[in-house]
Amino acid sequence: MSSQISSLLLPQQMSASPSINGDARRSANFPPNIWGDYFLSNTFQTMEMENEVEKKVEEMKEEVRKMLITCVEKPFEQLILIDSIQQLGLAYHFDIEIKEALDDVYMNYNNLITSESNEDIHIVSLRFRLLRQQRYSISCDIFNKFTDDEGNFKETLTKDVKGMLSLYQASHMRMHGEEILERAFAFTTTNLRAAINNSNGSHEDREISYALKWPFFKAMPRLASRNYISSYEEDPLHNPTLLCFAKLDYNCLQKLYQKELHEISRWWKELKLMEKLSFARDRCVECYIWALGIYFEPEYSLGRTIVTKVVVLTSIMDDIYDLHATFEELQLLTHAIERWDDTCIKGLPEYMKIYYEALLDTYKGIEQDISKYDNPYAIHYAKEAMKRQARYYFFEAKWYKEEYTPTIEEYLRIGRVTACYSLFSPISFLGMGNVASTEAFEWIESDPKALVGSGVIGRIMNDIVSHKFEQERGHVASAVECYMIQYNVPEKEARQELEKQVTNAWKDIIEDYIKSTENDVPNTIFKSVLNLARLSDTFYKDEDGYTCSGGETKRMIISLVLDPLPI
Ligand SMILES: CC(C)=CCC/C(C)=C/COP(=O)(O)OP(=O)(O)O
Repeated sequence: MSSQISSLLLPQQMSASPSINGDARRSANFPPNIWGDYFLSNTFQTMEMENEVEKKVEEMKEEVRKMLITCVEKPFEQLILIDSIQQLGLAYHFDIEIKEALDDVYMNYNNLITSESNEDIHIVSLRFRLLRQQRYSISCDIFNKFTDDEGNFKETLTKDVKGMLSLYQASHMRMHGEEILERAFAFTTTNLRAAINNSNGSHEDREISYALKWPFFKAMPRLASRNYISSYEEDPLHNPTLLCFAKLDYNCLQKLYQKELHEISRWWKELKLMEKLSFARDRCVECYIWALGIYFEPEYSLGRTIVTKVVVLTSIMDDIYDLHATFEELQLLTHAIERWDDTCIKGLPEYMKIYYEALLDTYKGIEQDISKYDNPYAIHYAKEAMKRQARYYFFEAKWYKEEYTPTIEEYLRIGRVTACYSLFSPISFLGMGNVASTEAFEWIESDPKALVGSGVIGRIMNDIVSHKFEQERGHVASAVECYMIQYNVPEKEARQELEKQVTNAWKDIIEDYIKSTENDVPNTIFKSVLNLARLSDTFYKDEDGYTCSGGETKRMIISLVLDPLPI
């Protein structure tokens, strides 16, 4: 890591100004933007790949394609190869080949359940996970053969640590009512923790530690790939072509992200919003990471730019509603956003004029950027989503003004929307080209279980890590306060119960993922909703990594976009 980068790793502090409800302006003294003009540097302006590297990447891609086709005769090797390709972050190059291979595996799946085969827990779990990841509807009964008469997993399995890790990863694909996977999760978590307690620091131990924190299906894809590439390198059985390809591909994408960040940073600087709205969080780079978390593939470059712009503007909007504006001013702004009309500007206070104008102008720019696609209605859905966001923010502001503490159910109906995913999902469709059909927008507008689930996860995880500070500065009751007051329980118990709701929300997402087929909702469309849930786990696991972005979040950004993998 360069010293320029490491000097950015400074601790941050945040202090709240005491506040009262009503019309007093509050203040949060948010930590400042830590990136400054960093990405405006000309070093990030271009992304030239040397011809030689380009040629090598193409050759390796062909070699891996051949490996995928030729290993059909060796079913175990084929599954392991597909898993490695996916975990190394290379699967987007081989969507068709992987789908064809897994179609065949699925066709034979029921025969395997009834057969007397003595496959080990690793291979059974791996096959199960790969099929569910690919959205096949398969039963979990195959795991029955690893349990004793009481239905508990056999103790002998604990000797096979690789198998345990594989079963653990599979258990994260569980849906409601799948008791055996519930037991698999408890059994493997306990035993894997024990295994690393007696650890010798090997790459397997590091892989287990990482998986216990971020299981593959629930992790932010690029971060998981970066971690897996390093761990794969230390595996003496690794395939050198795959490893080299993964590293080059990772580094090439980093160059693309740097260029995108350069351009977005320029847009942000020229907009000059922070000069007038200094009460708000200034988080352009972190907002870009949300966009990158939704989709990382090169074809979504425009999508990432659009998402970043809308996330940045939503972040400011959140601070206007939650912090700076008086209630009367919020009535004006909510009304103006509902009307979406330049003529509304004149009725707004000065600082809101600046915001409102930037919002409308940014949407005009986005409309132009996506005019090359086939869906003339897309921008309409995007505007409606932003109007809803404002209405729901206003709802929370009203609760705050009235000092009203809703029940947890009432709160989550609003809070899961203000968690932003009902906005960011349709926004992410805008830059996806023709796959983002009117049907896709209508699907997301129908509030599918997956969207509700990811909103609940975002809201609860965010509230658990940020409610103390937010309450100090003055904020609508969070999920934690709502739960504590409704059930008259201490904070710890409220947190535990809310964490159970997060686990259940994941099951809802997985059920929706498996039950809606690729024909109903294309993978790429569904994945953007799924990735938003994964982002909550990334940003809100131990702290509010969006607001306080100087620690873990900064390290994450460095490894995602700045630090190349050594070749
Ligand atoms: C998910 C992202 C990156 C959204 C854009 C910015 C934003 C509103 C962050 C959440 O802030 P918060 O923690 O203050 O939210 P709330 O006020 O809703 O709790």
